[in-house]
Amino acid sequence: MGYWQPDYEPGPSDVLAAFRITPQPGVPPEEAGAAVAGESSTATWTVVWTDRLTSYAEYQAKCYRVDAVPGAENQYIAHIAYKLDLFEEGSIANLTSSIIGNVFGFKALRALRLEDMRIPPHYVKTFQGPAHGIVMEREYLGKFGRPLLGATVKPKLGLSARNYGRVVYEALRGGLDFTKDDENINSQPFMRWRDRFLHCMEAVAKAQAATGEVKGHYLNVTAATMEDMYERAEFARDLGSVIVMIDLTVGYTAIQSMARWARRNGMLLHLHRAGHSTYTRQKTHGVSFRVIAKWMRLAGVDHLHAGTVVGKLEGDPNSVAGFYDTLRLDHVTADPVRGLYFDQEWASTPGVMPVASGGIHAGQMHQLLHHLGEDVILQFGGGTIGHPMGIAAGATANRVALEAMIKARNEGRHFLAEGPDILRAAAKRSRELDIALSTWGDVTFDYESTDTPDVTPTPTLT
Ligand SMILES: O=C(COP(=O)(O)O)[C@H](O)[C@H](O)COP(=O)(O)O
Ligand SMILES: [Mg+2]
Repeated sequence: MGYWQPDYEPGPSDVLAAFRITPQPGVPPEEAGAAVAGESSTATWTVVWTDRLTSYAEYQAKCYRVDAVPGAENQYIAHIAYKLDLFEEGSIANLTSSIIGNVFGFKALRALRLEDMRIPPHYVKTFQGPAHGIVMEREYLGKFGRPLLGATVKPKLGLSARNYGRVVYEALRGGLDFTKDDENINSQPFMRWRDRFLHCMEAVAKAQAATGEVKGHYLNVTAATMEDMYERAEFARDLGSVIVMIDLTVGYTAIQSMARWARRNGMLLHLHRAGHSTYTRQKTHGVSFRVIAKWMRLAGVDHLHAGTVVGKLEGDPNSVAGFYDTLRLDHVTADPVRGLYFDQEWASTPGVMPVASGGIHAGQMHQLLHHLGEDVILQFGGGTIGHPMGIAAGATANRVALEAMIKARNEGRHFLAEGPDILRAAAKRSRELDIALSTWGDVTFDYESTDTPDVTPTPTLT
């Protein structure tokens, strides 16, 4: 049997992958799909006699379906099934070395994109999953019924530890739940990590005392080695932080190690998707972010940046809705409009809190709630720290806008249709919001869709 098996019916425990294939001229799509199935499972470039020493037919991945993409020249979606035995339990490194290990460099393909995967419950259950997840996070924090609010400290680089701590205190006392280190804040000469942690946690303690709420600052423990990361995370824990942060750049194994550490130590784990656009953004080559989101839920993070729809960074509404579904729902139904090629059972794996961050401000609160729902962290960096009346005022503007919108929702009003009126009415009672709306009310970033699925888009979350 070859790697192209159109009669194969995937079993419930098979791992499934949907690849977008752009073959080189003259290469039949079924052959290209079979080549991907081969290289991502058992094959090499020639027949080897040692195949006969294995249950070869079992271990071969099977390309069982190839569909032409409507309206796109020379693009096909190849469906490939992998036997569960091909993968080590609970290892993203092993899963990815197989599925994306060599195939993206194939000469027979002009381009290749991993669009989606179905991870069967049998395999899901071998992963830890989120250290805590959405439900436990809300219980730790005592915050329910609304999105959480955060801000990334700006400028990204250069502040001293004392001034950095001031920003954290002002943003938290003004009404935010969290502040956050930026992806590239680690331990630079202008501010070493220990000093940052001390000043941030002093700010968190003061803001908690001032407001009576649980507050947090995502201390970024990203570092050159696991030993350094553990040392920093332990210091954060010992100072009483509820949360630590890592960047996607640390790699899958380091992420899984930190997720285990976070569960053992009762600490939330925030993941910034630094670097993802290098391989998620192109429509025909790379890995879709919905696959990364799936891997990260398995790996065990509590928070993951997943797009804003309306902010400064790319992401069309349907695809972003697909990312959010992947992170939050227990059962995700295949929905081509959202780029979801397979049903996905999460089998009681806790949900990951999606994080919307990148060029958002209080004037978009109704759109953010409409597109992203309630279990989300809305993070305003420039949209807090850039407020003309100061950082605390920027935070207050965001909190007032959010609470006005939630109250209106509870009264049955519609976010999109009535949002601007609701915000303007709230601004009459809040100078901070009034100034935020007059400063940024008109700031919009038109997104350029680079990830729109191959069907006519329809309206998303209501
Ligand atoms: O610093 C910011 C946002 O700052 P600001 O709020 O000032 O724009 C984050 O790193 C981006 O959110 C990353 O993008 P994503 O969240 O899409 O990964
Ligand atoms: Mg950033």
